[in-house]
Amino acid sequence: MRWKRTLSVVDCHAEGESGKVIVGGVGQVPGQTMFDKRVFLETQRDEIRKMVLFEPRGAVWHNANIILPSNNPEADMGFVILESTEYPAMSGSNTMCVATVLLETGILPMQEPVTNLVLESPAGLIRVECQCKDGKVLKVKLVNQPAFVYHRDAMIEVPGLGSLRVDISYGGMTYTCVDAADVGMQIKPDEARDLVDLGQRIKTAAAEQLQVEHPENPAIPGITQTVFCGPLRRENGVVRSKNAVIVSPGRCDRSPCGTGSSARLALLHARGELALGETFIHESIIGSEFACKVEATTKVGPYEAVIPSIAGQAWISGLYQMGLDPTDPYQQGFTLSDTWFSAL
Ligand SMILES: O=C(O)C1NCC[C@@H]1O
Repeated sequence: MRWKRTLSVVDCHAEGESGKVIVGGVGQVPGQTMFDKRVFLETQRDEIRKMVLFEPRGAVWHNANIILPSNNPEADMGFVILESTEYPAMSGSNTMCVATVLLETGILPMQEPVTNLVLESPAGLIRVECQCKDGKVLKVKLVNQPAFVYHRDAMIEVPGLGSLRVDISYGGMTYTCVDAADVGMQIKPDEARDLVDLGQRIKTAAAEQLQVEHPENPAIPGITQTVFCGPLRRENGVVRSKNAVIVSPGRCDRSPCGTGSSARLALLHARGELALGETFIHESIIGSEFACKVEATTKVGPYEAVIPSIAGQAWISGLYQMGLDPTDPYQQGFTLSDTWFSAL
């Protein structure tokens, strides 16, 4: 056997959402910042993302992260996020997987009971506080880059659905936020396929009809996600809500979604429905939870913004070498429309 590429992979998931962590085998990735490295990987080495995430080595519900040294003197490490159809600037579930793998495999030293890390994501520096006990990371709390609302109460026309009220909010990825009740959904597991179908149509319509451009980095991808928001409940004094994020090319995030939670925090705060420092429990379609907070407020260009924190747990589930046989006809993998929705 002679492989032409060998990647060292640690499989991990955060509250049910896959986040493979590639800890070796990629080689040099040029670029001053993690955003530069992200651009290099996207434009010059996209075969790595396809090899890892497309079939037969990957699946539509997989995500991956490449661990890379950071040039930022404040950062302990950097990472670039690879997803099915894009290289997001940031991802909450993936950050939890990266922090857990860095500490539990000994790439960075773990200090109990708390290890503080600074990770450079393509969106910028992410401060991470990890609760650790007996060599295990029990909780990862990350402080995201600012989240803000681009459009409030915008009306869009969705084919097959008609006029729909949406909000567009950025939390590291750009979200079309929809009240699940407005499309007759309760966010139950048996609605997943219908939510995906609706979510894909809604985000495609929103991307065509509403303009967005990140004021500090116009190269950040525009509207690629839908988040269906359940009603707010107050239980034992804590605000809670279900959500379902539809990740392109068309599947439900299994976790409560860190960037979706950040986008929702910005919206809740803008509407006066969540106070600074108040805990908000965001629940996923499979019932897993992130504890979220608005840590502070700020501005991004002309937009009022929040600094979100998101906390959850990740678990390592595998450790292996992924390889590429030079005679393999599917070097860059393939996708099939039975699982790989085509829109956006
Ligand atoms: O937690 C998040 O932000 C995400 N989970 C998978 C898709 C998004 O990157």
